[in-house]
Amino acid sequence: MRRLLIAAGGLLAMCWRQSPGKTLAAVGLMIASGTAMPLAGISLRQLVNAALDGRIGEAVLLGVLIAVLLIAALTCSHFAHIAYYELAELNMLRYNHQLITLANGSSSLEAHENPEYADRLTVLEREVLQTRNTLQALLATSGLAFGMLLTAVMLAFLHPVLFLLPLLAVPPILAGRRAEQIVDASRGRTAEPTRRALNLVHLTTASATAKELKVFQLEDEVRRRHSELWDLTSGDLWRAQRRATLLRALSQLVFATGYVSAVLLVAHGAITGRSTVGDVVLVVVLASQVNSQVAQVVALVPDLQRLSGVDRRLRELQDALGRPAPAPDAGTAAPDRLRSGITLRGLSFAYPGTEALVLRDVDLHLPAGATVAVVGENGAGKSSLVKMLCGFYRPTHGDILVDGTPLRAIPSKTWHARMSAGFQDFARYEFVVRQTVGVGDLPRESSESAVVEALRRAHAEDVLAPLPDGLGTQLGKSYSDGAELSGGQWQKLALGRAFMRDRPLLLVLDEPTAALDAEAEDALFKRYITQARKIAADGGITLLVSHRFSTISTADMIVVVADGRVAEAGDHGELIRRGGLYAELYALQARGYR
Ligand SMILES: Nc1ncnc2c1ncn2[C@@H]1O[C@H](COP(=O)(O)OP(=O)(O)OP(=O)(O)O)[C@@H](O)[C@H]1O
Repeated sequence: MRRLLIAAGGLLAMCWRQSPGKTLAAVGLMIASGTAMPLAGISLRQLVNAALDGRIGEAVLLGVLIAVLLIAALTCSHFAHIAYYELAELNMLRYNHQLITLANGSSSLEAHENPEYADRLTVLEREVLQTRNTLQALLATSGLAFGMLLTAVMLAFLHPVLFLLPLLAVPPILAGRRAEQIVDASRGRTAEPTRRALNLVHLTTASATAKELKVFQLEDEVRRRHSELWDLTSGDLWRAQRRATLLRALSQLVFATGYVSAVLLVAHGAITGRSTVGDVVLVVVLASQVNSQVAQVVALVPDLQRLSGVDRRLRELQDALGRPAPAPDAGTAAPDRLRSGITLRGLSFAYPGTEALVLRDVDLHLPAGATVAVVGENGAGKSSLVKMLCGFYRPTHGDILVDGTPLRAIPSKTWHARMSAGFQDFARYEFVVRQTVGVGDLPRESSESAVVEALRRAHAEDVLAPLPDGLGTQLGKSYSDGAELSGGQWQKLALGRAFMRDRPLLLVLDEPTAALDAEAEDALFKRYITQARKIAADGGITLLVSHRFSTISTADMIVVVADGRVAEAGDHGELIRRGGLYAELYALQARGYR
């Protein structure tokens, strides 16, 4: 209950910050709407008594008053709707911003790579969409609370014991809350299978995966697995809904008993001459109003409950993701240029929540100005090494030193601003081409010359040629006039993005050529080397992860990763002479290409 009140208070405060005038208008109109019906009830009592006593003029005036009150009861909530609709939209925008900040606010990749967080984000995303209804519920409840108070006071005037009638509203409210908790717990339990089921649907609708589904004839298999997951989810939700409905029905029965007793009590008073006919009419009207007020509150409880659910989940996620990243100006500044290089000292790493070390006792010095290639078999730990160098995760043991300064002392934002990267799983920003590439260096996002130069460095000028409006061409399927690119073309633009920054201390290219053909990769690598030499003037390091040994043989340093360890490091000549793992794998690939 405390949590609910805090969440409700927080929502009203949020509304007030958005617009005090609209908040006042919405609350005022809802209170007017909630109190109009009980006032109409008491006017009806007076009208009946006046009519029975022959006071016709008074009865007519009361009739007009009742009509006005009924119109107010019917229309005030509609006018309130106009005021709170805009507030609800603004609040939803704010919740969504909180969600985006939470998902991306941490410098770590943990939120994105941990399935538990992914589940919580999925539930929150869905719940945030419902927050529009929660504001309506909150305002309606405040109006109803005033109406119920007024009704209770009037009932007490008729007979003191009737003051307790609204108390019978408590069991349905408590039962409503419990019922919603039952359904909420089921939603939490089924979040993972729901996400998996939705992923399966996405598999069938995404054009990239549709090809495989057809060739491997997986449609039936996907349908079967989807049905299995859906049965699991809907079975659990259905059982929870059934328990919740039973609980609600039983609690309504308690109230119905109280209602009938109240009417009988006042009717008996009228027969014995202690009450008037108007009193009987009033108790019938008020008691039925209590009934409808209770029913409305009970119906609103799930929406209110949802509000505290969103609030709670946002807080839980905030706690789970730890404290926000330090302000960019806190901590140690990144060096302006690298003099010695980046050193990994006794570095071991296990992903959060796991025990197994995916990197073990890594001791490595990446000299300033070097082009470093990282090779190794699938699952060897290359991408994990890259994630550590990008500062996405902290080492479990050991340290990364940037010119002697521990990377952990440099705020992530500062470090990210001084590096650049192209990843195998690159983003497809559906903007105009200039922005899709330009966001690699936001301050120069709209500089055509900077974008053209970045595309040249990435050997990606050819992507522009067929595009109708060149750099101004809108990309992506989300737009009716958006140009669709091939996987390789998207990757080239991602590479252009990676080359936007002029003087990065570290340029990471994690399998940036996976979607390109061997010839394009070879040509690209030569450009990388030229580009790397320019970066090297400031001591910048270019780190390239690749599977193709032929393309990396000209790198200044080759690091061979095997089973989470650095198996060998040196230049191509040295490693071949040593006749170790590199020489073996190089010979193997060379034979394959012959
Ligand atoms: N987010 C994660 N959580 C837990 N374990 C992970 C995560 N990402 C990778 N791993 C594990 O870390 C190990 C190394 O994976 P990594 O992606 O670094 O290898 P890789 O050399 O880049 O492989 P590939 O060449 O296939 O891309 C693997 O055993 C993998 O299962």
